[in-house]
Amino acid sequence: MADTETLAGVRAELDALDDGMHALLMRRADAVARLAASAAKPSGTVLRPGREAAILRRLLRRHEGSLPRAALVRIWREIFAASVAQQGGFSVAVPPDPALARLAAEHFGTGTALRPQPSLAAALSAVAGGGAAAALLPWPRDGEAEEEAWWTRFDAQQLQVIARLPFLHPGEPPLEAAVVALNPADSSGEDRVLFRLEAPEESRAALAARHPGARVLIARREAGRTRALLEAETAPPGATVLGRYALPERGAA
Ligand SMILES: O=C(O)C(=O)C[C@]1(C(=O)O)C=C[C@@H](O)C=C1
Repeated sequence: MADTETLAGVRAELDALDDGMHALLMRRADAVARLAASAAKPSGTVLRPGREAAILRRLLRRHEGSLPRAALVRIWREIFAASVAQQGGFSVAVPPDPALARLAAEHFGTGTALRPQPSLAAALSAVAGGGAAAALLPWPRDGEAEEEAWWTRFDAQQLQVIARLPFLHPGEPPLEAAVVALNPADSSGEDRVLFRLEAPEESRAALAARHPGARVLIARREAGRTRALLEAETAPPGATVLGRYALPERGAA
């Protein structure tokens, strides 16, 4: 605060800024209501994770000043949650892991209904059966237990991975999650495909060499074959595509 400023003066400025932001939020909600009422929006789920990622990337690119980037994303996540609720609502199935439930609340907003499930399989069934619009599952990782390896049993005919969370994190996040839904995600302009391969036994290095540009997330060698999960810009012919989602931002906080 400059010496010439008074506390009352700065607070008056904050009040005026709050009024301005509130007016813009109300106008934004009116625009969402018009979008919801028009026939222009494609049918299916109201959630458009690609569009949300594109908006966040645009704002992050122009962002400057003292508001942390993580705070900017959190504020807009709540705006998107309110916007989705305005268009009919949304619920998320979460497995019995408090850290995943926290990630779900951070991403989908504190007002979004979380539906706790007894297991990963139950969370997937909740989406398949229409009990929840989406499910949050632990992002596949090396060394996971067999019952955690949902991606090996994933029904790619019916379900889609539509997001990789968190969207923004400085460096490698301690916990990542996949969001699964019935409808595929829309394009964000910079997306990745998650695909599963079953091949005759092959080392991780050989797999990586055969798929240049892809990230080998997991390569399990079991009884004469390799079951692998990869992430890349496109999937090779013959791969089982589990989904497509916005490439998360791993920049500065
Ligand atoms: O663009 C849309 O389709 C919207 O519904 C609007 C909006 C938004 O608030 O910007 C809300 C929810 C979607 O997930 C994406 C974007």
